[in-house]
Amino acid sequence: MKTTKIIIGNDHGGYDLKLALINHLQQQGYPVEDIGSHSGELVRYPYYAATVAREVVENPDCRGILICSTGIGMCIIANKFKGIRAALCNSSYQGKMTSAHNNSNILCLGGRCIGAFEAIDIVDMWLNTPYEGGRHDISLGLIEQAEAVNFADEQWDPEIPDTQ
Ligand SMILES: O=C(CO)[C@H](O)[C@H](O)[C@H](O)COP(=O)(O)O
Repeated sequence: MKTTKIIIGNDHGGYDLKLALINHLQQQGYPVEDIGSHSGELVRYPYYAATVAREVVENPDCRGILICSTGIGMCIIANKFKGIRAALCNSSYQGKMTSAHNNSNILCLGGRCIGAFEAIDIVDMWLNTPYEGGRHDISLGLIEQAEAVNFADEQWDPEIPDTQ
């Protein structure tokens, strides 16, 4: 059994792909928590995105997967949660790079955009690629700074330094 728990959520556009991914993840030995939705009936994706995001924030050892029709709405909501780095991926290269460079803790997929085989490749790359750290810590630190800003009353408008 793997130690990283995967929390997975979807809307109606992601239901079929979710079933294929749960099957794959369980075969690989991952503990999976399926927070719904549990059918292909129309539901509102922000609820599912928020539930997965909250759980990942509270349990940093877990990783989340969110699937809607395009993956876009899920990604928009998940990234509103402090500490979430959600990545919408359409290729296994993106899956690999978002682990290596962004240390993303939620993967978003489009159930009407990619097939199950492609999605499985993306998920495998995402889960099996370690975060590289090093220079990427600088960028993640800047993301944390941006998260600390209350955009309702102030602007986060840093100057790009000459040397990165
Ligand atoms: O892809 C999505 C959001 O980015 C969601 O799956 C929406 O449900 C999508 O907009 C599809 O909506 P519909 O009601 O199934 O037409």
